[in-house]
Amino acid sequence: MMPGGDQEPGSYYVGVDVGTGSVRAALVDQRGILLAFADQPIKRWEPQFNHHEQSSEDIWAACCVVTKKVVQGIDVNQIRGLGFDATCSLVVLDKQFHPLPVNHEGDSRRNIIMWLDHRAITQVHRINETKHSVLQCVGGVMSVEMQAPKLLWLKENLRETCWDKAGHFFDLPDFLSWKATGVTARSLCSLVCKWTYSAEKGWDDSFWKMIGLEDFVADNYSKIGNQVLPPGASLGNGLTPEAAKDLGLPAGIAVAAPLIDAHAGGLGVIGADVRGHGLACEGQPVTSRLAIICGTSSCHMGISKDPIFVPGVWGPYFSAMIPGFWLNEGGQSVTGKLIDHMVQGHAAFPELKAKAAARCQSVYAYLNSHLDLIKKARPVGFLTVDLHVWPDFHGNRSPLADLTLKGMVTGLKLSQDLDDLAILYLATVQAIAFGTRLIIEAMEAAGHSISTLFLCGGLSKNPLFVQMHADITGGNGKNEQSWEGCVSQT
Ligand SMILES: Nc1ncnc2c1ncn2[C@@H]1O[C@H](COP(=O)(O)OP(=O)(O)O)[C@@H](O)[C@H]1O
Ligand SMILES: O=C(CO)[C@H](O)[C@H](O)COP(=O)(O)O
Repeated sequence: MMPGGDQEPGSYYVGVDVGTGSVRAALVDQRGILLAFADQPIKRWEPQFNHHEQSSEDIWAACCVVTKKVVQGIDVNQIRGLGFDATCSLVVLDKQFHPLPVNHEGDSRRNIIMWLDHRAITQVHRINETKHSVLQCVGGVMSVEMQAPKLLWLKENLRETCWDKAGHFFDLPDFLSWKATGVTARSLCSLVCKWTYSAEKGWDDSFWKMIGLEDFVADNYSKIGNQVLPPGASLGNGLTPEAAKDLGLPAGIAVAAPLIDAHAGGLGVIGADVRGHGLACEGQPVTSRLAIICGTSSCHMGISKDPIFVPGVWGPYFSAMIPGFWLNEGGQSVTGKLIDHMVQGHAAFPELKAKAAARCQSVYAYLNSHLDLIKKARPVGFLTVDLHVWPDFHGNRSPLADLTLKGMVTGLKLSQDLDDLAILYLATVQAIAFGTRLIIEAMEAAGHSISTLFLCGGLSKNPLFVQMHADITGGNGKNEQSWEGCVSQT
């Protein structure tokens, strides 16, 4: 936990961010100044290939740990509000709100199908074959990472142990706000972006009937949400006494309707005050900015005044992130996870770990300085002229929207020393940056006009990742001089 500066007594706000690997809390004052930060890892299970599960009780317990840490030493009666964001994973509870197993083993601790779970491949193919009009708002092709295919998988595979007993299917952000307030209303952000809900027309009965989930229509969508609130709206009577006890806060504190994690990151950086930094976007509309939230995955959030349909890019989603604006969301399903995978799986990783530990550095800081050594006088990018990575190890989310794609490395040699590891790491980072460039090109071809990238999330702590994004997206020959990379670390 980082102690805060010498703030005057005033109002405090607590934000809780649930990522794929950990839960983070921040305490800020009324000016948005960060006073304290804490994080806590969360459990993940991978019972079989492409099945990824978590526990809603474990995640709630982690939310409580980090919240208690950030409010230590302050007058909790001065806390004016609490908000959650989280990954867009699917939480399943029974009619009494108890966890239900989403697995064949019947382990009810594991009641979350994570966002990156690809178990529902046959289901999503069938959904896409319907060519239903709701698919126009997800780039033309529904992703296996969205909720409809996962729900259909549960109905077809765990009928008795899960589907028939289920009373509530929540997106993880909405689960957290329910847990805090007892209010089952869903956020417009999660329903529009992951559940095919339209901000203007509501649910489309014909879609759910066509894909075989007519059950939801019959009970007026009570299990997936029939009360929808804009992100930030105040929920019910605020924090319940039970949740207040869990979190170490007074009951009644206002709790905001939540956001998906990428959308919270997008909201946080896209409106940044950039005056005085000489950036290309100074004086330009916010629609010229692209937020890239890069952690386990990368999400590319661009906004527009009018709807823009970008093939292979999710959206346009109205008011799902910034009120009154349409959102397009491009994405790469594994970026931080891919870099970790490549580095940790290399034969020289034990040597890297030992050398980085001896210098009290992260393995990435060590690799970056090692690349600086071996590049000699040449720009670092030239180290990979004959080594190339195709980064779609977990399919391609955007703009190819093809979950069957796989990863590839060309240019391998027999040596497996630290130099090879460093160069493979560089080629992976470059491949991810080229993926971002493809997404930007697709968005621009459809009508977006983007001049500045704003990066946040764990990967933005890596200067090489940021530099490669600036170099590779800036070199597209169109507006080479005006591209900028901005970093906001979260
Ligand atoms: N200090 C660091 N230097 C370089 N990369 C980092 C650093 N810390 C985290 N990362 C990268 O960021 C990723 C995790 O980002 P994070 O935002 O914490 O993820 P999530 O929100 O999905 O839990 C890791 O997979 C790792 O590759
Ligand atoms: O689909 C997404 C947002 O719409 C994200 O990829 C998902 O929520 C996971 O985020 P993170 O990589 O930050 O853990």
